Amino acid sequence: MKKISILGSTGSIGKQTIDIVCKQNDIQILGLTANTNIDLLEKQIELVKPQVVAVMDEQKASILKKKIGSKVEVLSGMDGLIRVATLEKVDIVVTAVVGMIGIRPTVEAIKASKDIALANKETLVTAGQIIMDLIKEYKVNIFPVDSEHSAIFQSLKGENKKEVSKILLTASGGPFRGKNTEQLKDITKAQALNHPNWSMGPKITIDSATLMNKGLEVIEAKWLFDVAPDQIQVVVHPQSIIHSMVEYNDGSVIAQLGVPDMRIPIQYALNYPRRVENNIRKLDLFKVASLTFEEPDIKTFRCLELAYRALEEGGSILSVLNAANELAVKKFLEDKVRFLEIPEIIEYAMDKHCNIKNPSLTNIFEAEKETYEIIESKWG
Ligand SMILES: NC(=O)C1=CN([C@@H]2O[C@H](COP(=O)(O)OP(=O)(O)OC[C@H]3O[C@@H](n4cnc5c(N)ncnc54)[C@H](OP(=O)(O)O)[C@@H]3O)[C@@H](O)[C@H]2O)C=CC1
Ligand SMILES: CC(=O)[C@@H](O)[C@H](O)COP(=O)(O)O
Ligand SMILES: [Mn+2]
Repeated sequence: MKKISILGSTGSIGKQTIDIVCKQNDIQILGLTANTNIDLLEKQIELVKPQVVAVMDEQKASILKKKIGSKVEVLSGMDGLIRVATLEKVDIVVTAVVGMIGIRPTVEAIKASKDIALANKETLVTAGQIIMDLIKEYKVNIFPVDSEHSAIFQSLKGENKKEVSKILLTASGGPFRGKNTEQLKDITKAQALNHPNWSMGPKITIDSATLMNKGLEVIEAKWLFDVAPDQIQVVVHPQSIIHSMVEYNDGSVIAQLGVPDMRIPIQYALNYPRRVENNIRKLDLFKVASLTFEEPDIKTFRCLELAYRALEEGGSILSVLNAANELAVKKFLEDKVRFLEIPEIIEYAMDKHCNIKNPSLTNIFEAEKETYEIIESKWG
């Protein structure tokens, strides 16, 4: 019986992970975490009967504790998250929290010799070198959950990495594909939250609309697969059927295809190297009208260009890129800034940053704090 913890069980990835696990009888969930959504967490506790749960918000944690404290151990705050990430009997930690809040529990999980099923891309974007060094040092596995990275991981299986010529990272193009800057001026939150192919949490959905999601994924791919930035090519593929591809030096291209359903990569990450039968709709190629490909428009969708710039520079500027994006997206979701201000805010913070080449965790959190202060002083 494989044992797992899910950090961020009440989110889009967290819920789908529980859905997958409940259909298998050989995986047990020992720990769950949420930020504030204790109503859903309570239902999940009834369903999966974990040993320990953690709620980031202290007040919500104490409400939950009073309600159901006898059924399960209820912890709070970052210490609680770390405890769930390091439970002695856990084999795999699913990192499904959103944002840089995932860094510390991921680091501690690796140090406690847990394998990581990684959805939380912001951790790898900001602390990629530290995480990948720890993965090697503690001899644990990192299984990508992000659909593109799962596709690349599968397309690399059994191959010689030295023979890879490039990674073709597919992008849907988001809800505004084909639009120009003028047309993006008055974009509403509702329009930006309307992803054409995937149902996801709000932050990543906005990232898909700005193409920052693809920028973060280029950086995630660099760390996971140890490839140079110029070996990662973004290909807009509006149907989201090909989840990414690897081109080899003989010109062969290996891809992974499937319906856009995150439960497939989640299940693969949890069961690797096994493939497990499920009741997820299968890809019917006769119903796919066409598979098309375009170049990304990085002049209109500037976030992707900014992500390539941060990757080229490397170091703490990656944390600035990510932290500025997290704050800009939060402000957009609160109707405090406009859609086109998102890249403007990120570029402003990046231009003001004094880069540190090999940042420690302290440097990373300082860069995050400094970024927030710089942005608040202009957009607060
Ligand atoms: N959704 C998807 O299909 C995909 C997501 N990813 C990545 O996976 C991660 C999760 O995304 P998604 O599931 O969409 O996000 P959601 O917003 O749906 O869920 C986020 C989860 O994290 C918790 N959380 C939020 N803020 C905090 C905090 N400050 N401290 C502790 N916990 C917190 C939330 O708790 P609560 O519910 O209480 O707020 C929730 O459980 C992201 O990094 C995203 O980029 C990658 C590929 C696909
Ligand atoms: C499901 C998933 O992995 C998302 O990251 C998805 O890729 C978002 O789609 P975009 O290609 O529009 O960013
Ligand atoms: Mn993705």
